[in-house]
Amino acid sequence: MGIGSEKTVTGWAARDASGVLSPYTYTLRNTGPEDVVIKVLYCGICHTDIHQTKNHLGMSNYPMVPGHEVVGEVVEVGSEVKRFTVGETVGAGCIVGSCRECGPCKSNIEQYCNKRIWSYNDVYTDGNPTQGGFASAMIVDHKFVVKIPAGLAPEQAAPLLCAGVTVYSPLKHFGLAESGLRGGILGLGGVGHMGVKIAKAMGHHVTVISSSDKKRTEAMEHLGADGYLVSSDEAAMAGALDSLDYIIDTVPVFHPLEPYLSLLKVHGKLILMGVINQPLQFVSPMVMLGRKTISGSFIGSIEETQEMLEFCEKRGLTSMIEMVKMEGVNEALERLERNDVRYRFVIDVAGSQLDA
Ligand SMILES: NC(=O)C1=CN([C@@H]2O[C@H](COP(=O)(O)OP(=O)(O)OC[C@H]3O[C@@H](n4cnc5c(N)ncnc54)[C@H](OP(=O)(O)O)[C@@H]3O)[C@@H](O)[C@H]2O)C=CC1
Ligand SMILES: O=C/C=C/c1ccc(O)c(O)c1
Ligand SMILES: [Zn+2]
Ligand SMILES: [Zn+2]
Repeated sequence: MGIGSEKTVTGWAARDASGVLSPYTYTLRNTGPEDVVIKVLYCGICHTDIHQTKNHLGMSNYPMVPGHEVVGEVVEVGSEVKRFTVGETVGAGCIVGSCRECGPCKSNIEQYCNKRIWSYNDVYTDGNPTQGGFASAMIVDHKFVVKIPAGLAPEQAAPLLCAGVTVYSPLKHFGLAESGLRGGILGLGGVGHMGVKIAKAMGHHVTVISSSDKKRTEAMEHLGADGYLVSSDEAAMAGALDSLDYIIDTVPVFHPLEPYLSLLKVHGKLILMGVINQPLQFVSPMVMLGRKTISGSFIGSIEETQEMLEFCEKRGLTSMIEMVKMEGVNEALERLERNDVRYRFVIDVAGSQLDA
């Protein structure tokens, strides 16, 4: 892939809502003055990749190359790009564009821009479909590229670009970053395990709330959780009423909210992360009689992503990953959907035979 030439890349794309990926060759736009051309090294597999490739939200366009936890090497920069240099290790997440003029954009929370452009399954300003990081290369506007700190292994950094910032951002935004708080992490998966790590690093007492007992030992001994609740264990849940300042809810499917609202203290916050395309429900006294808050949160800003990466480097936080080659990506997606990963699959893209 020469400098300035048309860039033909190979990714693995879903062709339909079966979500099965296969090799797909396409071209990237010519390098614009503000573009960074990234040779992809690693890409995390987020549960959102399943939602999108399987059209769970009814907005999927095919062929779709997923992947928004991207770490790679800069191979070319546009004429206006000063912050990045060839050879540098960089990252890209869920968003690759925004309007730069609206309130959220001017407030540096561009992820909430109504004209945001998604890394994949969207249309770029040049009219072409955006494709993600399950591919040999990406081209991204430098404003949506972050530096990977030298102290973070690239493969470890990949899940931080979505899972990491997705928990870091709401903890900071909702005033939940100070030490001594009692937090709950509902669903111990890719986002959830980074929630435990980051909340512990902020000095919180952290309780994992899980759908089974299977992850108890790892949660307590490897991730450093202080407590572990199985959501179906009514006695244990009853023993934890009114005990948590917040819960980060990462469950990716429809689920009741009231058992978790009951765990919150007065003024507690339930922060919804899961991408669920069915209405959730609760009776209003469940929030009134404790002045509790139910909120959502969406990834984090580029500024927060860079801040989070440096937070993780400084505190030696890593993600717990299982590395796979692209040839095994469909099996990995199936295992992820079966809740059979500890805790994030990361594709060794540069080490894969993409044309398999
Ligand atoms: N809002 C945002 O910005 C973001 C949203 N997301 C969304 O958050 C959700 C989680 O993403 P991710 O962490 O990658 O997903 P994972 O699949 O890695 O983790 C989800 C966890 O939820 C629990 N879970 C899974 N299925 C069920 C079920 N049927 N009932 C109850 N609990 C279940 C499991 O934890 P356990 O075994 O402990 O029960 C599982 O590990 C997804 O919907 C994803 O799309 C992801 C990133 C950003
Ligand atoms: O995993 C990152 C993206 C999450 C997401 C949140 C909300 C939404 O509507 C999506 O399509 C994706
Ligand atoms: Zn994600
Ligand atoms: Zn905007």
